Amino acid sequence: MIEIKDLTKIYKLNKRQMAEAKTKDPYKRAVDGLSLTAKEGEIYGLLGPNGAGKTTTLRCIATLIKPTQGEIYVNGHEVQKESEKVRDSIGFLTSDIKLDEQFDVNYMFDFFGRVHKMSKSEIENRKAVLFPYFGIDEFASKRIKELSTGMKQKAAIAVSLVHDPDIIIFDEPTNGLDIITARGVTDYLRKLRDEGKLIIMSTHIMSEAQKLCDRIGMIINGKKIAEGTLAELLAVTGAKDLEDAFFEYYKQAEEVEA
Ligand SMILES: Nc1ncnc2c1ncn2[C@@H]1O[C@H](COP(=O)(O)OP(=O)(O)OP(=O)(O)O)[C@@H](O)[C@H]1O
Repeated sequence: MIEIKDLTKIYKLNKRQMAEAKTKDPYKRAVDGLSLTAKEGEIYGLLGPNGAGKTTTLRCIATLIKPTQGEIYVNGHEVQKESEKVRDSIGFLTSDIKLDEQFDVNYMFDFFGRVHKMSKSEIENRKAVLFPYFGIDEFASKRIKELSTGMKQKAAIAVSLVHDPDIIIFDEPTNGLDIITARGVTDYLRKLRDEGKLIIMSTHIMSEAQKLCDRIGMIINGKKIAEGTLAELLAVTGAKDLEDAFFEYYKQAEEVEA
């Protein structure tokens, strides 16, 4: 289970970042008092426009950056106080994951297995499950720099799942993927969900959230503005699809800000 309680993340901007954001304020409130709970056996989607704070939230859960305020518990472990225990139970995936270009997929997989203190046979067993599923056997001995974007993404997914984590945190699962590869990834997420795993993912693609996510948290300007199943969000707004529901909430959020 993931429990986020009143999470706030404020970045300190350098001069270049301030100039780029056209602001004189050196602080950027990327996440603003966000709370949510996600449970085993569900795909929870963080849905929001560019810059809404989705990646920042996921990176805080994954112990990669420190919250400014608030608490996050992963299977009961607080992310800052028990970060190692948290890292053991999660797989963090992002489309811009950096796998070392010099090494081949086999090597990277074995390396991350050892990082998770797995034995040689445990690593081989996981390989026997993941490589055929993602069609990795064909390019397992190729160096990362020789792979296409889709192959790299598949390799990155396999590497992040080497230790069979209970919780999968996925930043924009289908970003940059062709439709066939994207389907392979979303089908796999459903399979993991059906096995009882918890998946929390970010997306700005309405159709993806609509089809894939069991519950959706809509985020704008770092704040959660709505949450529910697709049916609940449609019922409350009277919208015909998620995109319309999103714009309904977006309009309301703009009116509150004004
Ligand atoms: N390291 C950082 N330093 C300063 N500001 C940052 C940093 N990372 C993100 N931000 C800012 O925080 C805000 C939220 O960014 P974040 O990447 O979490 O949004 P997002 O919802 O994931 O957006 P996208 O869909 O574009 O990936 C943005 O205004 C972004 O520019």
